[in-house]
Amino acid sequence: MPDPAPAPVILGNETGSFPHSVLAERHPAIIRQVRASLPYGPERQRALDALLADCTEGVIEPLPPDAHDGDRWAAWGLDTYAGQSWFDVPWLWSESYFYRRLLDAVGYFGPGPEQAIDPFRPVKLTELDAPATDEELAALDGLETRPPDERAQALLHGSLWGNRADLGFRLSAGGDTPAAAPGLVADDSRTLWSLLPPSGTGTLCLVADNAGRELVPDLLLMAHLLAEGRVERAVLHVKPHPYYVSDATPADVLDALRRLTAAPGAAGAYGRRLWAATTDGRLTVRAHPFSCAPLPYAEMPDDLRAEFAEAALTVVKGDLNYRRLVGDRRWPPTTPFADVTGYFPGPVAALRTLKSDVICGLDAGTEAALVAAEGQRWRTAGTHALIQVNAGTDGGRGTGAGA
Ligand SMILES: O=P(O)(O)OC[C@H]1O[C@](O)(CO)[C@@H](O)[C@@H]1O
Repeated sequence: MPDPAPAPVILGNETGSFPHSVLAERHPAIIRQVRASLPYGPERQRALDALLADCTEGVIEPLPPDAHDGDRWAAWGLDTYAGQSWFDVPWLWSESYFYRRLLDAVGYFGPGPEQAIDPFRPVKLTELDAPATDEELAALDGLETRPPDERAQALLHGSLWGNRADLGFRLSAGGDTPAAAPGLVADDSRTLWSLLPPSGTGTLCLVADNAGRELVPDLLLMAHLLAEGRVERAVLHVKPHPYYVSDATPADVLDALRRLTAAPGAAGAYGRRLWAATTDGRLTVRAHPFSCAPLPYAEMPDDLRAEFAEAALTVVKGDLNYRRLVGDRRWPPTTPFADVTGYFPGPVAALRTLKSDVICGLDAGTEAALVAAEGQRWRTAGTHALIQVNAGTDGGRGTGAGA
């Protein structure tokens, strides 16, 4: 694949832009939400005050000298960016470092009583326990009588649109999940299914995004692929620690599995199959440190590269992972997806609802129609979605649904 000339990296310093609003408004709102979620003591409150002042008006401060991951962050660019405004460095980097600092402020890395307490757990659990989750799980009963291909496509779309249920996103979308617009801006699902044939012996890697109502349909999709014999093994990549409010951690996977196994009907059966797959090793959970890195996947370390290289397919979920997959840059929207993901070591699919400016792989007509209807709002509104696949070869690419 030809490497496209790199487009400018997205920064957060343009007043009125979406990235600027995340740094200037969403991050303070997240600090308020964290304060309201758990009764942090005076020391933690002071640390949160300091972070609030720092991330809105100050400069990027280094980590404490004894930080367990100081070397890692130095390698990830902290030495370069310390002392600069949060708004003037790559937006992806700035956002990621915000969550690292937030965890410090609430004592997550300890020692102390708050060690390993997820500041976002209350909101994650509220969502997982919501009646809407019951309704989604009950809908599985109706799917059981459908032909396997139809069920597969429904579960794929469940996983895709589950990405709307992102708690950080809803914070600034006014509290409601945005309504879905019908149709996808790109749909390579036919290619995706061609990489997961019914008698598959390979491994699926699924790079998860959010916990709760996104992770549940991700798990259902994996359960289906394992049960139908499209893959022999599945590896679920989650974040090693709380991140971007609702991103899934290993603890969230256990919560989701318990939620599923406790459900009535088909959902409970899916849960029990997943439980069995976990205990016999067909489904494993990984929490690689790079999953919380402030960097694009093009810079992934060798061990992770080797894992993805061996997979029959790596499915990358959500908006943030998309930004990391294609690079958080101002690509012309028609830049081919295969070109910007040509570095990826194996077949890769993105399932994403559009919640930030970056986009590639659109055909010119689709872009023109979106702009004519909405200006640039379609990029960030969370109402459009895509399925893009780089099969790793020029052959076998296709468009349209069909499991
Ligand atoms: O949960 P998702 O789909 O990764 O979306 C989170 C999104 O929230 C934002 O970080 C803004 O805070 C988006 O830019 C980001 O990509």
